Amino acid sequence: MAIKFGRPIEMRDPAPRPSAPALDLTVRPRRNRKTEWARRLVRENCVTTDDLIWPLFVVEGSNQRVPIPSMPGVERLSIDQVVRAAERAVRLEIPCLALFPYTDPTLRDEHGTEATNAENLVCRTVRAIKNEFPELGVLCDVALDPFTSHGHDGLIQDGCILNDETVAVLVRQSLVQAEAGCDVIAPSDMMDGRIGAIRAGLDAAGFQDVQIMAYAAKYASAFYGPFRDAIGSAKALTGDKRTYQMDPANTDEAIREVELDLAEGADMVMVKPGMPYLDIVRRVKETFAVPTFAYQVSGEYAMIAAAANNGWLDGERAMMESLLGFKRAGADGVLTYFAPQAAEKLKKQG
Ligand SMILES: NCc1[nH]cc(CCC(=O)O)c1CC(=O)O
Ligand SMILES: [Mg+2]
Repeated sequence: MAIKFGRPIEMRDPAPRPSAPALDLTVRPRRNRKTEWARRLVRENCVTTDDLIWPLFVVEGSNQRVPIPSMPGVERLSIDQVVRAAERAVRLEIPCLALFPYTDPTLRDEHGTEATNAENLVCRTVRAIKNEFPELGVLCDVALDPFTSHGHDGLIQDGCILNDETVAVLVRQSLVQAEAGCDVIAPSDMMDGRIGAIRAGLDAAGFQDVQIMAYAAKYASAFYGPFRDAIGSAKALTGDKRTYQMDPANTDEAIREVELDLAEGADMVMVKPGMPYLDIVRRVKETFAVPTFAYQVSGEYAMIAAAANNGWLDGERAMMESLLGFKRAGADGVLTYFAPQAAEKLKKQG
């Protein structure tokens, strides 16, 4: 029996047993928890490396690893370092990476023009990964926020985020990413109708096999804060995203959003954030029985990492317990910044 924290209480030196009348219990649930082998035998859920998608932040340059203060342990990587991370993912058997660019501020404009540049940082990163590790899955986020001077996911006019005009740009962004070799297009923008438009655009260009993972139920959340630091949109962002991301108070609306994205051709759907929205994960999985993912977002990572760094939590156990929570809620997989640490731990356990 592996005992990590000293001898179990049951095995300590016998102390005089306090006396009490025996309860007349037929059912004693503790019997199944008595030993490690029995706990293993009755265990209902597990996390495996197959469940993990590893999000990475990319920055221009070479040999760059730039720490992100609000995400302790996470760095922005230049392309050569992303390729090293890809190598680590392959070694750990993590199925898929997700890429997010830190766009040089001089390349950001009101229209997010750089998003559709076939030579942008994300497209060059996809080619570099695919060149060395063609068997590793690569997912690209589709939205304009890393590329706009105002930090919003879409085009703005008179303070309004334009829906249909934004969708036209997102289709072109998806096409340059697919051309670069991206396997999974993951629209995170929450414009209406973008899944159908992107599916049609991909198909017309011969990319029938490129998958779409829709950020279908994405909430206007405070937990994205550290991510916005990481991609450099936090300072730029004017206002909030509540006219396109969902109200955290809603759950029926999530079902309608997922239904639409599936009807428009999504192969997989995602709920985001993760831990505060496990009820949504469960409802989506039970309602649609399709591949359902959760995003354990930057703020969720930051909470656990910061508490662990302060010695307030056992970081490894909190990490694994949080990932298990997603599986228990019905998720098929999790986008998580813990992916490499979790995969290392799972590999050690064998
Ligand atoms: N559309 C961009 C996008 N894609 C993923 C995240 C958040 C991921 C995280 O917090 O880890 C965001 C932030 C936002 O919508 O503002
Ligand atoms: Mg929608």
